[in-house]
Amino acid sequence: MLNFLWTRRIMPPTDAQKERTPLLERRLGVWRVLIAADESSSFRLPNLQWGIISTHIPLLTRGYKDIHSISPMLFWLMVVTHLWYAIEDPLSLYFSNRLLLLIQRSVLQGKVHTSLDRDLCMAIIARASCSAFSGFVQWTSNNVQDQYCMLVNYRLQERLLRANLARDLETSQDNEAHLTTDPELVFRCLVRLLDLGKEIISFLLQLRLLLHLLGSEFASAGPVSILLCFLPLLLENMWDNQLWSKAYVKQAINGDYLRQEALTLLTDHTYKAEVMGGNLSSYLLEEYQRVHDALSHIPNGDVETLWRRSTTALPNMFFNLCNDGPVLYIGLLALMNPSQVSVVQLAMLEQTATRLRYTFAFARHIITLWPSELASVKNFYRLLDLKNKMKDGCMPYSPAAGALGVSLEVRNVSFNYPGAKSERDALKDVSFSIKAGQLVVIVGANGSGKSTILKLLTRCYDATSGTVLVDGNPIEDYQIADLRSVTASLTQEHTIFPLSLSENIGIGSPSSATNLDKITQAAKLAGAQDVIENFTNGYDTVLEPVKTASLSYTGRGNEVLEKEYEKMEKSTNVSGGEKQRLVASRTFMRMLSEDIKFVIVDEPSSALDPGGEYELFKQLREARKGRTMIFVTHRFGHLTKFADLILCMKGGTVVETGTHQELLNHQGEYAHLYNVQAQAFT
Ligand SMILES: Nc1ncnc2c1ncn2[C@@H]1O[C@H](COP(=O)(O)OP(=O)(O)OP(=O)(O)O)[C@@H](O)[C@H]1O
Repeated sequence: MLNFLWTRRIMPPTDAQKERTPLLERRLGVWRVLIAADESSSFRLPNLQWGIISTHIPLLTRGYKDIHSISPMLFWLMVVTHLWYAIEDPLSLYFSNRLLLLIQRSVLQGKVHTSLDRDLCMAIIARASCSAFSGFVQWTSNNVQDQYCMLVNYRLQERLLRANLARDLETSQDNEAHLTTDPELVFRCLVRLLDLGKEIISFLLQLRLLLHLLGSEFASAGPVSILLCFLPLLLENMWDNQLWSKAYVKQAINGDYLRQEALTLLTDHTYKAEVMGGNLSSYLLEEYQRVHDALSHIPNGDVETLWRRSTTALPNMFFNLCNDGPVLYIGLLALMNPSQVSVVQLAMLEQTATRLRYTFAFARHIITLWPSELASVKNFYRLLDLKNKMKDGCMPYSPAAGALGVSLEVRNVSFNYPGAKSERDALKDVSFSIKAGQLVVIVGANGSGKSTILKLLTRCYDATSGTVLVDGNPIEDYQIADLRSVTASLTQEHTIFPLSLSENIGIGSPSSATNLDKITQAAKLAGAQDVIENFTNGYDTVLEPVKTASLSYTGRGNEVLEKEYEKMEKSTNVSGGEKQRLVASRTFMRMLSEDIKFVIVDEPSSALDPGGEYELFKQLREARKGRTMIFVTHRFGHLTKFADLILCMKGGTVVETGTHQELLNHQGEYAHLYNVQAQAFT
């Protein structure tokens, strides 16, 4: 085992990085752990980089302003309850100590003494009232905080949703748009700062109480006792030997372990069909056994546990002894001079010191966790503030009533995808024009730029150079939402949403999303009605429900519960062709609206049978009145013969334009592609 536990120091590689912290590399079983070793001081008062608070003041202020504006009343209620919590511990300690002292006096006097009895009664009432009031505040605060957290969570989530929905395609592909955040963590982080304030106040008040106790009750043992009380706190910081409180990165580097993980992954349903088809079960089991044997002596558990196991028991023993330091010391004093110390005094000291240590430990815990929670707040606001790369235009787009469709012109357009790794432009100096109401078909080999043209025409991206004109005006001048409101699209990338089938279709035209007549009509046009009617729940079927059900550990084995669980949120598979018909229904739903003036269809029929494909294209063609339609397809038969214009593409440029007959006569790229397909039928 020792072979798998070692440590070495990694220095930053270059001079320029000298000021950066060196890393400690530690091998723990199958893991390689890199730890940021802060050598500046081995002793750190609670290891919060205090600067982190000051540098984030604007962010925190914004956060507090936001949660305050959501409900000022709940906000202040939360602050007040935190204030109460700050004084609750010292106050209850004070009352407890006072009660203990009075009990001791009363026991020692052993007879009725009116003024002492009255004091004792008052102390009992004070202690009881403090406990009862605390319970009440706790109950109120839990309710307030839960309610407030829910409200804040909902509002912040809504803002995030809004920001995500408003993001354009290019910006949403940036790493910045994939930052992880959780509105609940945003709230928790801000509350944590209040918790920290509360713990600090509480700590100071308790410290004051302890000093008072040591001053009055244990004057002789004072200085040593104070030192002993604080020794564990100081030592804990010096020997902060928990991995979780350090900045580290871990990675499994043992080849057998990685292989074991990969083999386990192969049992996942994603690979099921191939594993079954290839009869791989025995092979996988044998391989698993082999890597398991190789791994039998190498620990592969949780790194934090392995880290703890790799140290000796001495620190634990030492800390435990330190914790008992004050009591042990006063015990020794009592041994030497029994009259100097009473049991009650000992109990008071023990109680106060323990509570103080607990407060300190809790503050330390907050301080350790807080920076990671702060990251969530930062990410949340970075996502809210993320600016779209594509500028929206100012001009409204409203085609005249009875317009034939949208007219389009592409002038010397070149385009490369942002961040593309290829040297070649996706489009290179492309020019063509489409009249309003024309049916256009774009053909060409894979990767020739057909889909890219559609993405520019629907303003998913802006051209790198050149211009796209819509009804004679640059596309960038129009308001994007207006252009989208007159466009319907159907592409191979469209999917089924985790909603009911009726909503999946209805959402094509949000204003009629619940109009069942239109939904049925759209499903009929796309040839999806039979598919839907086959489901027991028809249009209410949810093919891929959101998964929330889980069976408790003790529920496993309970047949009735297991049966119920099986029924919940079951996914239903449909064939590729059926899925395409369902998705196409959404586009037909959209096209039922007169507002749609531009339709783009990008290879939506790859999984459809020939009959289905013919019907789909026929229905789409029949819906073309008053619309410009552009199809991208690899299949020539059903569409190209009807096209007013065919654009034939190759290597990112339009190499030929014309009608089917013109291009066949031309005997160029189009004729070549057409003949390759036609040969299969001759
Ligand atoms: N998101 C993207 N990022 C980077 N490059 C892309 C992206 N999408 C497409 N490309 C590249 O742009 C070029 C044109 O792709 P496009 O999808 O327009 O081809 P296509 O003619 O529609 O192909 P297919 O017939 O296979 O659908 C290809 O070289 C492709 O690799």
